[in-house]
Formats: sequence, structure tokens, C-alpha cells
Amino acid sequence: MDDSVFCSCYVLISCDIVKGMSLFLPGLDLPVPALPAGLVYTPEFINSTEERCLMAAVEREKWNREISRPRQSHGGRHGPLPDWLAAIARRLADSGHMEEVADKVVVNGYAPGQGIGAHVDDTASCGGEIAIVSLGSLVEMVFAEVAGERKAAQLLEPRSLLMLSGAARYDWSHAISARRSDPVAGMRMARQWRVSLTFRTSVRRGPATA
Ligand SMILES: O=C(O)CCC(=O)C(=O)O
Ligand SMILES: [Fe+2]
Repeated sequence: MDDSVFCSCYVLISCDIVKGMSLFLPGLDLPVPALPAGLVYTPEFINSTEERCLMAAVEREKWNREISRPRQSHGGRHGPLPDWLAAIARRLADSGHMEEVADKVVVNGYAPGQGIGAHVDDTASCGGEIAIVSLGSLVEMVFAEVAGERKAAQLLEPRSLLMLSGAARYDWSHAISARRSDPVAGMRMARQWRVSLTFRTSVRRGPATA
């Protein structure tokens, strides 16, 4: 390889490592930041027909795509989950991905360029397992240790399932950068309209004691 090409590649790669981005570097034995414990990624959790049906169900919600990251809440204090979400919640438990059947779901819509800031999901109202099903577009989710410096990233492909529990749920924040493309195999992949379904369980509080 011409030295100047090698140098510019090396600088780009070094910057990516410093930023903690995920890398796919065939033939180069460079460290990739470790993912948080408790993060389990499953590609193709649903099939493409199911994805289309779920997208159609979501579209019935009449999204306002003009507002930043529109979202809809189902279940929990809003009542029982609609059938199309209850079926996925049941499948998450039956397939062993979740210990409990999720009773609430947030549906997030993202136009290209929209993201979600770094956060840890509310611990007072949500249990220890979070399941995110992605529809429509690939996106990179970034993770940052709350009481440390470590960072990591995971590509979320359409139809995938991301499970967060343990350290990944409580000790690391997760975020999606507000930008129009994501790094894939050394290239940039343009985002499309993306919808995520985030399944959680309500924390049930016992009766107050005197
Ligand atoms: O859209 C996603 O994949 C993540 C959503 C999320 O983190 C949340 O609603 O708390
Ligand atoms: Fe979240």
C-alpha cells in the first residue's frame, strides 16, 4: 500500500478508536471496544413479513414526522397492550429473551438525522430488562459507562432485537447520534425512517408501610 494512503487510514482508524466507535477491520488486528456485560444482540429476531406488518400497525398511529422523534406509549398505566405488541411481548418471554412478559412499550419514530440523547432508562418505573426491536433502518447505538470512561457501539439492524440487562441496563447509558448516516464496514450507510419498539416491565411497588 502507498505510505500516504496507509497513514491516512491509520489516522482515521485511531480517531475511531478514541471515540469508541465500532470497527470492522478485516486483516487488521486492532482492538474493538468491548460491549457492556448484559447486552445481547440478536439479528433477524423477526422476519421481513412481520416487519412490514408491524410498520403498518405503527403507521396507523398517525405520526407527526415534523416533530423531533415522535413517540407513542402503550400498556402500563395506559391499559393493556394492543394485540400486535402483546404478541411480540409474549414471544420475547416464550423464546427466553425476557424473564417476564413485558407490559409496556414505547414506539419511537426517527426521521433521518434524528437521534436520542444519552440516558439510562428510568429505574423507578421500569424493571431490569429492556428489549428493543428495530424496524425500517439500520442505526448505530452508542454506549457510555456512567461511572467510567469506556465507550462502545452496536449496530442495530432492521428486524434485530437488542436486550439490555445487568450492567448494560444500569451502569451504561445508551444513545443514538442525531446524524444522517452510520459507519458500516468502513463506509457510511444512509439512514431511512426508523421505528423502534422498546419493551419494558412495570416495577410493581408493594403497599406503603407505616
Ligand atoms: O430507539 C431506540 O432504539 C432506543 C429507544 C430508547 O432508548 C428509549 O426509548 O428509551
Ligand atoms: Fe432507552
